[in-house]
Amino acid sequence: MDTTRIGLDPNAELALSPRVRSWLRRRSSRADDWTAAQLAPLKGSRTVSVVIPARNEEETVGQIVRTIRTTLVEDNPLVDEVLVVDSRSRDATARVAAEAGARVVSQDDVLRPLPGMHGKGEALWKGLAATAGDLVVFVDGDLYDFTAGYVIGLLGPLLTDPEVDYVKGFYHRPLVNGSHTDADGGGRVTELVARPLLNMYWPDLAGFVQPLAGEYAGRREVLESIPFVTHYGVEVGHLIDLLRWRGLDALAQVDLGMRTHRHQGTQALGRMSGQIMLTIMDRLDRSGRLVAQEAPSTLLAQFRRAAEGARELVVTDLAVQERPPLRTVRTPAGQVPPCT
Ligand SMILES: O=c1ccn([C@@H]2O[C@H](COP(=O)(O)OP(=O)(O)O)[C@@H](O)[C@H]2O)c(=O)[nH]1
Ligand SMILES: O=C(O)[C@@H](COP(=O)(O)O)O[C@H]1O[C@H](CO)[C@@H](O)[C@H](O)[C@H]1O
Repeated sequence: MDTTRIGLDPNAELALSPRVRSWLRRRSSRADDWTAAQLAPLKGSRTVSVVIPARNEEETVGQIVRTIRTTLVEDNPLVDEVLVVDSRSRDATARVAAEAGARVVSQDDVLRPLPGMHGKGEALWKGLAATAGDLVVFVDGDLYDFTAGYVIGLLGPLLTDPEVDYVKGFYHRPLVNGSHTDADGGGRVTELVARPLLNMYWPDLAGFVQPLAGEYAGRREVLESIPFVTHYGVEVGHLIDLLRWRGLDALAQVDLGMRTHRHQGTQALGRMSGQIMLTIMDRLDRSGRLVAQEAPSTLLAQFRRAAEGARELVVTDLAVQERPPLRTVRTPAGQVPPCT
């Protein structure tokens, strides 16, 4: 990739270590560095699964599935299975996804003997469990301008470089609010919470343009060997755990162009931020870098406008749990041990 597209100003030398600057040059690429026709033959005997976590995404999930099936299953055999994980939707997500050609599972039906956990991280872990591809691509179900290039770009490094285990997408992220668009206003939790904390405590990850990107891919044997934090801690948990276990050079990023998606409101992002902070503090604690007399509270008090200008106190328990590496759950026969 021409990393001059990531212009490094002179101060970059201060914020980015030589290791990260070198990584940026060697491990950043662009989706159009490859085509599906070029990558399909490189699969060999390997298979590819796309997992789409979807909670109430009836508006967008169908187009995403159709795009993948048409371009990457029918026209080019790059993708072998498309799974939508219905994450307790209350709309027609499951029907829309199935009509578009996806296999659909309900998050709570996968690995049923296990008690259910919650949120996006749970949906992704269950999607990993319910698929078989040697390479797994995760794509959010709320994207408005998804293209097959997202999947092609994420698979490029995995199919051409055996040293790469995990690839994150990056993109320009406009914040679309009705008729107003802020060209780079998206990724609010990334810019306000994740990026500052990752720069402080894991500077080796400072080169990731979109550390919370919801589009990423990895090798199954690696994905089944790392925990999946539930709710919205999953992405930041992956990056921190993979950096520690596989090292920076096993990670890569691909420019996917532009990403617009359904935005959540500020208070929802406040809860997401809390889950990401709890995940980061947990990783700091595990590495002995956070000496806390007591565990942080997981309760978040927020104040919501109520009738007649009053305010309503809303308390949410942000506690995240964690699914263990999938390979530790399955017996050699591939079964799930009875719930102990
Ligand atoms: O409990 C959940 C929460 C989210 N999602 C899905 O995960 C993706 C990203 O979630 P969301 O859009 O809420 O996050 P954002 O993109 O706003 O950060 C979307 O496809 C959601 O439908 C899910 O499957 N289960
Ligand atoms: O990057 C972000 O700040 C958040 C919110 O994005 P917006 O401010 O709504 O564009 O979105 C991401 O974060 C989530 C938590 O990691 C991921 O699960 C989402 O896929 C990703 O869109």
